[in-house]
Amino acid sequence: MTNPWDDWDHVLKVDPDKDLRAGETFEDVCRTGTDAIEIGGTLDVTAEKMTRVVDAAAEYDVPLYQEPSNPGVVIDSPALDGYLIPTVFNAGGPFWITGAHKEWVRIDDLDWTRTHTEAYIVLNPEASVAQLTEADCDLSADDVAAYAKVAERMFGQEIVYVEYSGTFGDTEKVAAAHDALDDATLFYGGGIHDYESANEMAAHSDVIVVGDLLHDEGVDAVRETVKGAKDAGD
Ligand SMILES: CC(C)=CCC/C(C)=C/CC/C(C)=C/CC/C(C)=C/COP(=O)(O)OP(=O)(O)O
Ligand SMILES: O=P(O)(O)OC[C@@H](O)CO
Ligand SMILES: [Mg+2]
Repeated sequence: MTNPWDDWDHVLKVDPDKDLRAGETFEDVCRTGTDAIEIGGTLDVTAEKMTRVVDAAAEYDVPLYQEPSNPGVVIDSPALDGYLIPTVFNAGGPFWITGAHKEWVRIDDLDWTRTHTEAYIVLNPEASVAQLTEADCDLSADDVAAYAKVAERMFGQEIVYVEYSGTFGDTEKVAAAHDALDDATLFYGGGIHDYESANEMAAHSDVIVVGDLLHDEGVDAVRETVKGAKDAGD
């Protein structure tokens, strides 16, 4: 089976709770050359803020995916190509593994054809996502590889996401996850800030995700990371 992300090298994650740089527009954001835009953040996201970003990006060609951090922020929009629903494999308790999901499916009539999951392995203990989910970030490269294998082989996950949100990760751990996977696509996110960091992590993963750089430095800096990802090849 083919999935859209099989052809991606670069994803831009837009946090609806953060502003763009002064003078930059969503048209600029959509023209960075990124393969897809993921809309989501851990803190202070609302359905209203989500809608604002989706509506602003809707008229451009880039595929748009919502990545909700809880069931209350999911929006129903024809502009969305799909929903990427996180599940945190190393969360401190079951709520962020299956609990939130159980609450979501009982309240909504879901469009399963557009609903996909991402198996997160959260590794930066300082990140809001780690704190919210009480993730066990004290993992060796072998632990990370084992989680990746469990996600792919035992839980049928098509995307495994090594998440270092806010900091550049340990390439040995990212490479260990990559080596452990046969078919699933490895997303890496965290601390990518220029051509070099993008190029380096792209060599150890299938898709790199760039987040805060858009809000902190702007679209030109993002464009450099697209080049870094594309130059790494696959
Ligand atoms: C079942 C549904 C619909 C939702 C639950 C989905 C789950 C399990 C969410 C838990 C993990 C999570 C909060 C994912 C959101 C995506 C993410 C990691 C965004 C990056 O967040 P940070 O960069 O840590 O946060 P801020 O930038 O807001 O500080
Ligand atoms: O904001 P950064 O550090 O680029 O992280 C990207 C993404 O993995 C966050 O979920
Ligand atoms: Mg963030």
